[in-house]
Amino acid sequence: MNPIKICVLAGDGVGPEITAEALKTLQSVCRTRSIPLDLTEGLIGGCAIDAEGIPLSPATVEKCRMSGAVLLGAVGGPQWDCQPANLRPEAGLLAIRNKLGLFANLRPARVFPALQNASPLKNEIIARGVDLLVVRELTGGIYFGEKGQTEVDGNPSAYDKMLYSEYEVERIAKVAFEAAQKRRGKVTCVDKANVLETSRLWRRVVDRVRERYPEVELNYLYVDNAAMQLLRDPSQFDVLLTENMFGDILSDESAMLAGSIGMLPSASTGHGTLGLYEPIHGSAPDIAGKGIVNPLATILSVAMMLRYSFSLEEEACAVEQAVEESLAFGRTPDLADPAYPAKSTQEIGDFVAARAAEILA
Ligand SMILES: NC(=O)C1=CN([C@@H]2O[C@H](COP(=O)(O)OP(=O)(O)OC[C@H]3O[C@@H](n4cnc5c(N)ncnc54)[C@H](O)[C@@H]3O)[C@@H](O)[C@H]2O)C=CC1
Ligand SMILES: CC(C)CC(=O)C(=O)O
Ligand SMILES: [Mg+2]
Repeated sequence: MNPIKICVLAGDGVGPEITAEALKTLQSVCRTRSIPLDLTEGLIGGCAIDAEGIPLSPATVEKCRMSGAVLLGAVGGPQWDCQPANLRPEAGLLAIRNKLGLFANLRPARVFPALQNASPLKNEIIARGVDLLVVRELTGGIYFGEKGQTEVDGNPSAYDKMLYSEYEVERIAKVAFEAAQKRRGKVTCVDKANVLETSRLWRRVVDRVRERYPEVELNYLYVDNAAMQLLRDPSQFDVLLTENMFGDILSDESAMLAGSIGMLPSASTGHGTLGLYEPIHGSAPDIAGKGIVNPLATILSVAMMLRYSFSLEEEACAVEQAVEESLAFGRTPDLADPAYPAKSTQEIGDFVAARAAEILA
């Protein structure tokens, strides 16, 4: 079998801790299945600023391009918050997504049965069923528009421009409809079309794309209502299709249906075969270095990598099963429950790596 070639970008804060645990599982799966694994590392974010003066060097981009997939931890931290916009760690993250053409960010949120009581929402709401997929546009919109500081009527001011072209909406809409075909057949497009011109463009394009998928149900929600509906009755959602910033926000909100932001993985893809896999959370500087960060979102991102980049479905399912079983073995503090032992990041990572190998042996 050809080696699977992964570029690891650990990043900042908890990034090195969570990628280390996710790699344990990846290595364990590959060893068990005699899959050659070719790992390379690159710098991104604050650690790249410290080492190279910029958050993303051409060398890191090249390493990613030469790989079959990228595993990313997280970037950012208070020590870099005063940097100019283009020299912040987050600029490195936006740049790698853009340079690799990763316009589609898939963020699934589902509730493992063992976490049925972990959400702060009333159990009866979670019990109705939560299994949704946020399909977030990742390389356009306000995060990528022109930004700057200016003066208006003598007042110091700033602006961020939100721009979308039809082709950007069309390609992400196709991803959402195709995902819905393989799921429960429903797309909810989330926007602010009562106010934003970009949202009205989204609606025109999504309506057009929808004609190719007549069996998929489509509805629209304004983002403020969608944020409320996610807490009122998340069972109504299958695929949530939305622009970059709304998807960023709604996916963090969805994490609390699943019990913790430490549980949500993501996959970013484009037209080619290269994918980038990362947890939806950030670098969590408040808990970095303490051995308490939940590594499961990153491990579940490895499962998505095995499935989408390498078509290793059985291996992906084994990782997901091992993650599920780890919830009975013990929990990091974000999922604290007196019924289960408290475990460190490393203990959870060791358990999942060993259990995934057992399942596959
Ligand atoms: N993809 C990325 O690299 C992202 C980076 N960031 C950056 O991360 C830094 C921190 O941002 P925040 O707004 O605090 O968001 P965050 O997601 O890093 O943390 C939010 C809260 O959730 C907790 N948390 C996050 N992941 C966790 C995990 N796996 N286990 C247990 N608890 C977890 C944190 O301790 C914190 O209390 C900033 O510099 C921000 O720009 C934020 C979001 C995404
Ligand atoms: C840090 C931002 C650039 C991105 C973000 O919050 C995310 O992708 O979840
Ligand atoms: Mg985010």
